[in-house]
Amino acid sequence: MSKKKHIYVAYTGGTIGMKPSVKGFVPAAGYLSETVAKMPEFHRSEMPNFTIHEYSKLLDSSDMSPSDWLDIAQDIASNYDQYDGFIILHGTDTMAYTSSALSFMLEGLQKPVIITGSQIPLAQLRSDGQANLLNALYIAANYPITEVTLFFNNKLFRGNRARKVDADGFDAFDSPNFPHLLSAGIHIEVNTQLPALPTKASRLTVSPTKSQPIGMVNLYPGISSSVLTNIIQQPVNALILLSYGVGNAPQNSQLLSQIDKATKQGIIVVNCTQCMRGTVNMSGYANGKFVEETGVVSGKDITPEAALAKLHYLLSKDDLSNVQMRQSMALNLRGEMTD
Ligand SMILES: NC(=O)C[C@H](N)C(=O)O
Repeated sequence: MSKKKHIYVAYTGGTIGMKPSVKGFVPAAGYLSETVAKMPEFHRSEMPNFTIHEYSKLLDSSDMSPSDWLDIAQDIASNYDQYDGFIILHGTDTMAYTSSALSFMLEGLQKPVIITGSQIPLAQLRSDGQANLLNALYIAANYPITEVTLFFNNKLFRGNRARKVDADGFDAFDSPNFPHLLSAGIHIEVNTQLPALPTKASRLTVSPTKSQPIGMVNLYPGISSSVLTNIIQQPVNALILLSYGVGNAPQNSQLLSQIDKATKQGIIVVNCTQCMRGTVNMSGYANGKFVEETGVVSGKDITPEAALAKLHYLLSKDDLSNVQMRQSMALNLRGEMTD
């Protein structure tokens, strides 16, 4: 008989382990582990063994920053050899940012890392946390997909393709530009038709990602060029431009000259679409071509969350030149964009 799998569960905070307080839900030390200990379904014989490690500072995920991404990545690395898989319990608000960041930072990952959480605390009636955590544990042990993924409401998404799409519903996540990796219905079905991930190293290393000054501007009708002027005056290293449709911007010469100035200053400007689905193609319209001529990098079909995380990852690498960073930004590194 094969040995029972052992899964490491890192509890970082988020609604799944929260308690009601006078100011609304707050994370509470010890509460998640106590709740899980009282739920018999987690301890059935079909379930893997698991160890919950609760972080000393439990966070609402809206308080997460890149230093927390690094803490999580290093926690996985220091427990990597002792466990068969990893679950990260995390708040939903910035879960797609963390799953994107971990996908870049955990270089050479050969074990499953699943990030999940819930919309209703596990200890409350009608919580979605029970199904999310139970399935994540079961999947990590029995259907190990060796990349960073996000499990929510019976679907497993590629971590750097996921987005929070519903503030209130249980179906809070989707990956609009990429199919689910697995569906957990009556049967658990793994999608076997997906393109292979770019090749990776065979040993895990953590890329030490640091906080970076990055601007993000959502274009809107009537936007003034001074909005961009102000942003690129700051010490920003990169700028994510959330453009219209397939990568279009208004034909406003002042606005375009600010984008041009930014790229000439060495700021990495990435053009991402503000649409939920689809890809940037700056050759489609003259209004896209003008943007392309300023030297921006096409974000293709990357999500803004993954673009932000990828910029953090690349800008934190001391050995990359500006040209190499721009080239890497346009490459599919971890399945985050379609080639
Ligand atoms: N559902 C949740 O987990 C939301 C919570 N504010 C968080 O992101 O930590």
